Amino acid sequence: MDNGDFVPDSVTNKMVRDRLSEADVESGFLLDGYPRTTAQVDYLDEILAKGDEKLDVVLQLTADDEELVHRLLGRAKETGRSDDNEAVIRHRLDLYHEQTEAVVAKYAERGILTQVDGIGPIDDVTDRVMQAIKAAQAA
Ligand SMILES: Nc1ncnc2c1ncn2[C@@H]1O[C@H](COP(=O)(O)OP(=O)(O)O)[C@@H](O)[C@H]1O
Repeated sequence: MDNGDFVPDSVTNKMVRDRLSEADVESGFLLDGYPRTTAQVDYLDEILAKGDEKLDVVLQLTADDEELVHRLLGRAKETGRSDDNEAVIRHRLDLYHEQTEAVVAKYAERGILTQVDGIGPIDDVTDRVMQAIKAAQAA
């Protein structure tokens, strides 16, 4: 994790499977940062199919790479997270382009992807996210 690589799917998948089996999930759930690989998409599909459930919406928060590097270097100053140094941040962005863009494409093909502009003040981005969720619920 410290060098920015993904944790093995076996680890992440088990964490998500266990969490999704808890009782509070019956009223709904939000996954942040999962799935990030197409293998994880397939695994999540299986979990959801077993529970006769489906995803209502997939939100993609968009921001260009240089903005993200800038933000994460800022976060490093505040939290001292060991994976928030420039080399590791750029590696995480490379992995995003190599592996997670394909995840986004899959959900776009299924017609459940909504893109949300992630540039701007936190309150504005939050409003956009809430609107996107409401629009998905109304659909
Ligand atoms: N879905 C996933 N699959 C594999 N590894 C993951 C996944 N989500 C998070 N990780 C691991 O945890 C690290 C931190 O992830 P996360 O906290 O979501 O980053 P950020 O806060 O920058 O969005 C990732 O760099 C990766 O090593």
